[in-house]
Amino acid sequence: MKHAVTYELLKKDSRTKARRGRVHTPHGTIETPVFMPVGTAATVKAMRPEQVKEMGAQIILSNTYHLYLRPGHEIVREAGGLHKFMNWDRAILTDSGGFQVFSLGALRKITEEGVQFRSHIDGSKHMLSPEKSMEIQNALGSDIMMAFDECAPYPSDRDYVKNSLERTTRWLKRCKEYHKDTERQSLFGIMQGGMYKDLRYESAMQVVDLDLPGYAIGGLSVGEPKELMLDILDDCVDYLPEEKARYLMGVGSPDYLFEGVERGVDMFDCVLPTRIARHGMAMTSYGRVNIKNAKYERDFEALDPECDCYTCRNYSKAYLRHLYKCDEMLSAMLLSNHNLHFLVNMMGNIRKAIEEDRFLEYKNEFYTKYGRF
Ligand SMILES: CNc1nc2cc3c(=O)[nH]c(N)nc3c(CCc3ccccc3)c2[nH]1
Ligand SMILES: [Zn+2]
Repeated sequence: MKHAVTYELLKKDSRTKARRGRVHTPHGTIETPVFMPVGTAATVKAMRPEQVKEMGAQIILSNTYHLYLRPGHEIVREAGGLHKFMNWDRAILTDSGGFQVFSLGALRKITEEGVQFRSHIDGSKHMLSPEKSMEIQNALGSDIMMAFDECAPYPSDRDYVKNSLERTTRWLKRCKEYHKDTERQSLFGIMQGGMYKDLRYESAMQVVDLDLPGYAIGGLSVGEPKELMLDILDDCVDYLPEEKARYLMGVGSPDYLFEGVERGVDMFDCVLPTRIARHGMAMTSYGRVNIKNAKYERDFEALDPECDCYTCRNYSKAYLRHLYKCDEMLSAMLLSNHNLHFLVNMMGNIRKAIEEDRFLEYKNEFYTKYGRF
């Protein structure tokens, strides 16, 4: 049968595992490596969809957990699905809710059936299961649906991680069983295994055995030291088949993106660009700028001299600092616009560098200018 989502490998870097590819979806083609903006409550915060599209974003992420609790997946279904509801006609990936229940919901109990939790909004009791997660994602109509999994906390002991990954595999089989319309939406499996390379291998073999259109590396970016994450990634990316898309969940800031690309990852997500914008922080070619710093009071230069985004073309640091100090809404709008543009633009430069076989040179050039992370 034809899968809704397919991966096309275009070029492999000659010196690293970096690769240039495409993810074909019913809502357009995604050039990879790609950074995917997060739009948790069916909006990329403080951004209109036209702006997100205009900067070149090809896919955005949303959340089963949040949309199930509010407004409810049946309302989104009646609206004609998430694309229609939020006026976004490119690709959408939705997470399965597992991670969000652990990170947001007041967790009550994990059983073979699924997860019982209380809503972080009104404390009401709910149950998420593989079947429920698939039902919700079918209603949302996302192009890529993530499997219902357990992201083991860090640190977790080996026995817990082993039992957890085995239950996650059983849940994945139930997701695959439940999901019928494979030509409209594709299910991605998620490799777990904590910080144990042999368990990562076990999880990967179990997940890949189900022959899905794409796979994610889960269970990382959960508070572990950077060196540990990179050490795990050195090996576990290769446990996934070369001919399928590889998505590293929850990663990341610029340095993590370079490290992930270098190890063969195609897709990334991160809430940072819009989250730090709301706290007055900007990512620029010369490192992070904390706009509330007094040194910008009379700085009438653009935020980033090398950026051509709407914010950098029209406003100064002094003005952006003023907006932030006055707690004006335009502050989050302008900084979010720049931060998203910065990461989307950086990934475009990474794709070009891989095409021209100078990925390592670009990485070193970026690090030198950006400075300490
Ligand atoms: C920040 N670090 C981070 N580590 C993660 C691990 C997992 C994981 O092991 N399993 C699942 N299902 N999701 C994870 C996520 C959420 C990613 C996301 C956010 C928003 C929208 C769509 C997708 C993670 N995020
Ligand atoms: Zn800019």
